[in-house]
Amino acid sequence: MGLLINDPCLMIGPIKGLVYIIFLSMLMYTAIGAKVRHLKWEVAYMHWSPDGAEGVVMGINGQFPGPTIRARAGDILHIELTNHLHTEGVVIHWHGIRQIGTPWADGTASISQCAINPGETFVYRFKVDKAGTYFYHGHYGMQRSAGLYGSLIVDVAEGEREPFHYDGEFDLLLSDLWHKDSHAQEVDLSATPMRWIGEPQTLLINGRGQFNCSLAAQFSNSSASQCMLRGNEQYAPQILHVLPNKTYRLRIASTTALASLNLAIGKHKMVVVEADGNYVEPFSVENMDIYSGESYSVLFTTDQNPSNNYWISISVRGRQPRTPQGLTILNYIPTSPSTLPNSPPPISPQWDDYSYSKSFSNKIFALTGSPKPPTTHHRRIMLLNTQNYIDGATKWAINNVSLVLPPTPYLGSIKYGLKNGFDRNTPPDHFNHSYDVLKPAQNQNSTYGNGVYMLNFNTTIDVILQNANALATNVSEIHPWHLHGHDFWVLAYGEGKFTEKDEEKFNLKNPPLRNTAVIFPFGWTALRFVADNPGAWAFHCHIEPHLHMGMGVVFAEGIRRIRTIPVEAIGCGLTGKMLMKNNVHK
Ligand SMILES: O=C1O[C@H]([C@@H](O)CO)C(O)=C1O
Repeated sequence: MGLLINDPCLMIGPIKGLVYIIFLSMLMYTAIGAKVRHLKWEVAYMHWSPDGAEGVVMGINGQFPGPTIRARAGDILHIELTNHLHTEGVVIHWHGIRQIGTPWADGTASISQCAINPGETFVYRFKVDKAGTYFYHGHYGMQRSAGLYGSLIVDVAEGEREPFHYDGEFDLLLSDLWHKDSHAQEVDLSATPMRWIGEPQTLLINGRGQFNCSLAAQFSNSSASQCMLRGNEQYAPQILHVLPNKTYRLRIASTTALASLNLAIGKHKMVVVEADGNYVEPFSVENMDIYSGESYSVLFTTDQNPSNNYWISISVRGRQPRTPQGLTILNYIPTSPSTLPNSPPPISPQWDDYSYSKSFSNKIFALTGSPKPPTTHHRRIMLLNTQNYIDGATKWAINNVSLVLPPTPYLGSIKYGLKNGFDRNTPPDHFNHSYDVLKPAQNQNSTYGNGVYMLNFNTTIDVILQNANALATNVSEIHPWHLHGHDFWVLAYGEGKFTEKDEEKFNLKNPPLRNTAVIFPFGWTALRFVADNPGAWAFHCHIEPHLHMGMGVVFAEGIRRIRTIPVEAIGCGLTGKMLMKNNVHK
């Protein structure tokens, strides 16, 4: 097994005597509390009714969403993933896990590994070194839209405590569902002219939503009929049962393909305490925005009338909503769980009230005592996000390069110096100063590229994500950008075009550490991170159709420091050929 090459157990073979004993005792010491958790997963398409209309989803071990992983900080996850899709490769990305020392386990097809072929098994083995709320999802084509996702919860290490108290907790994994299958969506998005996928049919909470009926029909003036559910249907909501006068933690993660969401619990306030696996200075809200790729923990107290139940709702933000609210029920024990709340579901802020969204993002600060950013940067990369045409097809481009992925994973091409692995025209660090971000581009054409930025190891990188007008006049969209392999500090959000003077607005005192940050329409977002994790890391818009249309780049750093890449990860494309040749010559 290639992965075992990197296992310390094999490396101690020649070590004898005292050194061996010291090593063993170190191993035992680190093993206290920390575990290797072995999981065997099979990915397959299956019939399912996430919203009452039967379709096909990607399931894991017959479950949709996939099984929730629960581990402790410091544990090793050892996941044997077998591809039971009939004719399609697969990979899984562990979203928010930095993969320190295991860049081949990041689960990004063409970037960190080859897609796993039908019938093959790949072992993902990596450490979950930081407590927090995470999730996992497919990272090949539009497999997230196909339903390949699940929750990944990392508790604090044995003997450690969270900086807040709660009596119980629930996971809410949020997603969106289309009735058109993901392959048809890919074809539509790549067509000339492009056919946009439109808004989702249904919002799902833990893989459950309602399309043909509504839980809150009696409160709405739509024609939807009241759902008559026994509770065992695949689309029946997962009800949250709580006791009065307790504090609960909600772990919320959004793996939507498109939708930005607003979440509320009727009549209850929420205190935000964690964002993307990092503690934040607690703050209280009535509802919160959550973008694709983000995760949060909130605390709420069951201090309302216990003879009622309450709504938990999610609604579309940032795009004109054409999808009904997603709903589930907070059930106060001993009230019957089938008692519907006696008032309507929470009303979401107006979809385009961006000042409301900004005020939420601007309330997020790192908890006192969190790591602070370096005060200066070595390199600043300005990334202009534009919507463009290439040969008549609509694309997204970054500094006028629309990302296409090569058949050989970058990690292997760079490690083995394979010149033809991808195009080496590094995209520019800047865009034209005179570009007017408030208007449609004068030249709307763009070009394809492999989008790799080579970063010097251990340097501090600033990224300024610059939003712009899309192809249509007066349109600029929200884009949540997700970085693999690192957390970054979110230094500032701003309006219009970033200028050097905006640096004065950077928060270097207590910026939040995150792995996903949004750019607001016609605005910019400033991020800082240290390129200290050897690997090839995707950095992209987490809206899946936008990534499919080219909205991403790759950051590569310190790859020469990686001792061995497991052969299973790179047995395709040019690295596959290289490995074959090496074998033949032996
Ligand atoms: O990428 C996108 O394309 C459409 C629209 O801009 C063109 O149809 C849309 O809403 C997107 O987010």
